[in-house]
Amino acid sequence: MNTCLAPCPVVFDLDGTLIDSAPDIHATVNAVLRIHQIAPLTLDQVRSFIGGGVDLLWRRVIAATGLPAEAHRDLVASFMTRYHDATALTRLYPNVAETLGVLADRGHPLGICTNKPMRPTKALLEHFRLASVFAAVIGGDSLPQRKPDPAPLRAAFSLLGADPVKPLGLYVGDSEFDAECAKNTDVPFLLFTRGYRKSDPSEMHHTARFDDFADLPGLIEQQSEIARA
Ligand SMILES: O=C(O)COP(=O)(O)O
Ligand SMILES: [Mg+2]
Repeated sequence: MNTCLAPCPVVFDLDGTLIDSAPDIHATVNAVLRIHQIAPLTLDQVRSFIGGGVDLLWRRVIAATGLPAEAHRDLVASFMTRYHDATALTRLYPNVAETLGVLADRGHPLGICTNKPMRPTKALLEHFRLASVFAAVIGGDSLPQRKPDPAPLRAAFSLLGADPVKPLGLYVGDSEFDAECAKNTDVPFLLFTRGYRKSDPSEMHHTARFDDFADLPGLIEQQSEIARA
């Protein structure tokens, strides 16, 4: 059983949770496809490929376009040269900045656990002036494992000072990868329903769900009270 006595660590997913980054990922994928004279994919298609990190994104792009599987490595390399500063089309979801401020003021140690590689993750956090808010940032290339493996989330909680074997805290995310990861890590999962999930929320593992970041501080208080009871 997880307990949160002091303000508990809260770790966030990034793409589809704090930020709507699909338009930049979509534009960057299509820039690479253009070089190979492949017709662009739609925003909806690319959005549905996000969540498992860059390798999986490109396996899905290859499957959708008929590009040869052997090209995967070169396509990923070409994508990465453009991905690290793809910030122009990305937006914070409404009330994210305010809510992070409230949680930080209440003393919650805050972290990020994303399958996005570290370089674009850091670029986006700098871009939105959020880098100093997070005491722990784990990206998709920080460890050999990626979500839904519990190792990256455990590492984030550990950097925030929680017990790495039995993490004390909450995970906030949008996708099936996050839900599974929270389950595998044995931490309560708060599902943001306006991100890039593919299943109906009722079919996804979660402790509680929300569709507006303005509601998150109250939800976190509630979860802390339940854990204390
Ligand atoms: O980049 C991805 O595919 C997923 O990133 P996320 O873990 O922040 O949702
Ligand atoms: Mg996500």
